[in-house]
Amino acid sequence: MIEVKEKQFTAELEAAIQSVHTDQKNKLFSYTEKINPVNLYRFLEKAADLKLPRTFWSSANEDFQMAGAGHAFELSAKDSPSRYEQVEQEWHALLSDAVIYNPYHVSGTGVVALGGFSFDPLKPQTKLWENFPCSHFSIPNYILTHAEGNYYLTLNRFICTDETYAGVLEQLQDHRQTLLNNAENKRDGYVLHIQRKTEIDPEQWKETIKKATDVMKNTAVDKIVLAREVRLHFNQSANIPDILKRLVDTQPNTYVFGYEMGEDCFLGATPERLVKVKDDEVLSTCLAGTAPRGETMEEDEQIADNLFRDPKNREEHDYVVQMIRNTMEAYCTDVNVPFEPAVHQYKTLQHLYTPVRAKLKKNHRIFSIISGLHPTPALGGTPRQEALAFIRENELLDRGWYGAPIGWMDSNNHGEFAVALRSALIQKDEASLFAGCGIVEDSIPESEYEETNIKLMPMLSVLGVD
Ligand SMILES: C=C(O[C@@H]1C=C(C(=O)O)C=C[C@H]1O)C(=O)O
Ligand SMILES: [Mg+2]
Repeated sequence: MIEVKEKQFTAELEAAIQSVHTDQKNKLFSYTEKINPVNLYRFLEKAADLKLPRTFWSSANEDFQMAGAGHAFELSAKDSPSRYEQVEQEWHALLSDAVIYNPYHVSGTGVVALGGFSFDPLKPQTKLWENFPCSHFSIPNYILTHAEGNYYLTLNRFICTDETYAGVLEQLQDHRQTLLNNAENKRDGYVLHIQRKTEIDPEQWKETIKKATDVMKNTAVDKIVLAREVRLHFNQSANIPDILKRLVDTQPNTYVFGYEMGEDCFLGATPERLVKVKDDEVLSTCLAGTAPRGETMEEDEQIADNLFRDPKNREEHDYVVQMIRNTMEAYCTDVNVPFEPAVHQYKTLQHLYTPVRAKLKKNHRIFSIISGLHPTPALGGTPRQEALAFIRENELLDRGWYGAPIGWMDSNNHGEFAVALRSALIQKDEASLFAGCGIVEDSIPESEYEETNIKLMPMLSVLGVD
């Protein structure tokens, strides 16, 4: 059996090299095989041994995970106003020449691009986010996909006209062997803890909230989302696979993502789906309005009930619902939005939640919907342009990729993007954490500050604070 597989692989590779040489054109070669179970976190450890940048995506509710190693090809738009279109054009150009062998038709196998965007390309970038451009996607060299109980390995290799069959084959075989080795890496004495925690200007953040509520009292602006940063220093460099595993293990109902660029890794466990597209089926989620969990079941239910009835939280939520409904109607038919929200529970908090279902119109794809939706009033505000202008001018923080779309798409036009919340930018033995709140006219700065504290808890707990 192994021999048959090996023969299939070498034949496909040989044909791809031939095609590159005949056409005198560089092309992406992609080969997917079903493999025995492999531990995704060990795969990521091995990727680091090979000095390959890592990517990770996990959708807890669907038993779907991808771990990526290396960049076979990168899509990155420099020009911010048309970044969605540019990335999409590069993606289609790459696919139109690609030589793909994938008999499985399983989402997240084959040619998959993982990546994301910055929150606001018009806000000047600071040193903090210098490794993360306003958009960046990677087609990883090696993708380990865990879907519906099965494991797949995809090899993606961009083959240039001056390369030989023997050279490419040797490299792919070596890497494959190392990555699938599945033995645990020794990490003697690794226990991460936080040595210093610095909140960046919480008092000024509360002042900015006051300013925002004044603006809302005197103008037609209804909601502005304001975020803040906490900087951590650890006793040693953080181990990325370890953090991702802890997030997956402790944060049910979330998307866990990781995206490494240079020495930095942006990762998180976000509850907020922006959009999912599978064939013509589209899903989105309105998420806004927050309360803590209770100590007992009764208290938990009481808090959920209060959240459901609270006018301030309902207002925060309704702006998101209205905007997502309107945007979806532009790109979809059969837009279905429940009449009122539900309360969804997460490890440390509860949110008002409204799911949205629709059918994708012909000629639209996931990127058109993302460009229409981002930023929703869950992260920007209402009206969008005025809220963004306020954030740009008054928020201390460089949000970078925090609060922006992050996700993946594959060559079958399947894909899913989440909003990058509950996240951290890990920089060796330091990290920045981010959390924000939807501010409306009645917001009280101190309560919003408390709300950011519960949003920071999941990430702090996996990084070493109880
Ligand atoms: C901005 C964040 O979350 C957003 C704000 C919420 C709120 O204010 O109630 C709830 C969910 C998200 O829409 C964050 O987690 O950083
Ligand atoms: Mg809120």
